[in-house]
Amino acid sequence: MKNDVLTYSSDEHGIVSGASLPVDSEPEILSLRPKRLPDYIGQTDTVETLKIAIEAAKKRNEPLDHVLFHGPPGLGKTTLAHIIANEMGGNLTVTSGPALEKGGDLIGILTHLEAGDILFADEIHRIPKAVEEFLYPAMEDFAVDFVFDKGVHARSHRYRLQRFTFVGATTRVGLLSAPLRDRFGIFRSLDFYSEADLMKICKRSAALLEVGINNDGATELAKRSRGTPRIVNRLLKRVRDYAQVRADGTITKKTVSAALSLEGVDEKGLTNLDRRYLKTIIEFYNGGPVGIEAIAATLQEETDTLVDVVEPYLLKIGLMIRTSSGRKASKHAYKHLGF
Ligand SMILES: Nc1ncnc2c1ncn2[C@@H]1O[C@H](COP(=O)(O)OP(=O)(O)OP(=O)(O)O)[C@@H](O)[C@H]1O
Ligand SMILES: [Mg+2]
Repeated sequence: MKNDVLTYSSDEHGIVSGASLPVDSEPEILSLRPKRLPDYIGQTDTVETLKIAIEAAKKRNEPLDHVLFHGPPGLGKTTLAHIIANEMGGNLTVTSGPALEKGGDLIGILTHLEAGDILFADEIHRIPKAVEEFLYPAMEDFAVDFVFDKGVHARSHRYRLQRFTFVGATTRVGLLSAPLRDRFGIFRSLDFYSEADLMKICKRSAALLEVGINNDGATELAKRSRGTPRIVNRLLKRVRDYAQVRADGTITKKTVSAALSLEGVDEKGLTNLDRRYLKTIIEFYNGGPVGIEAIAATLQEETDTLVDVVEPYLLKIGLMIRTSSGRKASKHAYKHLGF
């Protein structure tokens, strides 16, 4: 077994066997992860689609169709992959686009899969082209084609795979090739969560972390979490610390405001980076339009970080606009930043 692959047992505790390289960087948050579909909050259309597909596949005693999840970081793509494995009762093998450097890396994983197993690959837009070509027959025909020798002596041998389910996740669906995208039977884009759903997630996590929180506190945290469950969980832990050290231990609107102003998170949930991004457009580039590369250079940040992490939420809440000639700050951005 390669050491960048983790195999989880299908039991609900997700016991990890195999190598110990952390695929997901948040082991502590793992315990906040819902493990079954009914515990998954929000994204109701996606949950309904999965419920139907899983029930139908189980009735027919077939593996689930391949599933593609698209959406900004922290919205629950990895969580859903774990849930699918739990609901289908298959083993989960986890890998990612950048970990699959050569065809052999992928073939090694594929040939070890058992019938009904789930292979989850994160960041599939970063799978190298040469590796991707092995995925096509694997996904479509459950087979891999080996080619021996070269030139006139070339022979190819088809190796049959067990019927598995491939679950792919990406933050950039636009970068996927059409042949790869088309091989997924189920394709769902995850959207930012509503305040009401984030509030439920916040309360569920608070209960698991055994910290008291009142309604106003949960509402305030939900408001400041950029529509993202991962952020609500992270901020909840910071506010819990604050409440336990500087207050009576219960999370209220007041403790949320005080703790988050220390974290640089404002009333709309914007972080320092979000505000620096908007200020750059406004102050350096007269409000835009300006290209993303120029903004990234001025901020000395990675373009990918801005595109994947910063921009989706600013677009969602209307603080920036994307036009064919570049990015612009909206009038709401001027107002929010006090210009
Ligand atoms: N619907 C949900 N209900 C409750 N908690 C959730 C939900 N979705 C996500 N979470 C929580 O948010 C955290 C982040 O989710 P997850 O790791 O699945 O995001 P992701 O979409 O895979 O992000 P990335 O693109 O960065 O890999 C999880 O640890 C989980 O605790
Ligand atoms: Mg993930």
